[in-house]
Amino acid sequence: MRALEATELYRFYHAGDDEVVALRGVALTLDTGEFTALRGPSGSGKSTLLACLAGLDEPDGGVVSVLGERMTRRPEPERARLRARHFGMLMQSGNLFEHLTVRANVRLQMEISGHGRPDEIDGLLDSLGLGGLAGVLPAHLSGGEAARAGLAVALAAKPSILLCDEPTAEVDAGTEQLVIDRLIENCRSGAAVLVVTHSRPLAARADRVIDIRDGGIVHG
Ligand SMILES: Nc1ncnc2c1ncn2[C@@H]1O[C@H](COP(=O)(O)OP(=O)(O)OP(=O)(O)O)[C@@H](O)[C@H]1O
Repeated sequence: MRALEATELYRFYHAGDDEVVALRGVALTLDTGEFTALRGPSGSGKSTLLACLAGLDEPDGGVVSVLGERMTRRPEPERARLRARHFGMLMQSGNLFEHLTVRANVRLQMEISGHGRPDEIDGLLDSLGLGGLAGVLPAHLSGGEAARAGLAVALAAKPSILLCDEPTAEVDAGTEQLVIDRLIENCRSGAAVLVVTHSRPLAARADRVIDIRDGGIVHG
């Protein structure tokens, strides 16, 4: 089933007289059960694309549809409703409430979304190699641990569409395999997963690899 469809996405930024074309006519589909990797050099438009797909940013042209409903050119409260109902997101930062422990961050997400049960939290954290860190505040986590804790929060709501920006940066090879296994498990249980990554092991296990350069898809 088609979970997400984006057609002809354009996004321009203006800095003084200069115009940056961050996205130039990107078309992309994500299907339920599909694990897609998105690769591209720094500045190629990956974060901009993720933000437009999730309705966090409004593209200057093109349309994003989520499970048959249009996301683009709708008021922010409606986009927020669609986002809360369908998306889990791991962004490069800002995924955790700093005053809450890892466990409390995950529990809060479960409460907000109405998905998941508190007795599932330990299993979820264990599956991401965070078993011993449930009671820790985000300020005491390493970069890789914070990314996995953010992923646990994203997974807690059992989203239909999971968008992740670099979930395996700063982790060792063993932990990376744990994260990849968890992402694939999430796909097999019915989510569409898009992962921005520079990791070869992750791209090697994706169903599909898409490359973006200068705001345009060059392969995929
Ligand atoms: N708020 C902004 N104002 C102006 N230009 C921006 C803004 N955000 C992004 N850009 C520019 O848009 C282009 C795409 O940026 P984007 O952050 O999407 O790339 P990226 O592939 O995610 O990069 P990275 O891998 O370094 O995070 C870059 O040229 C960037 O400088």
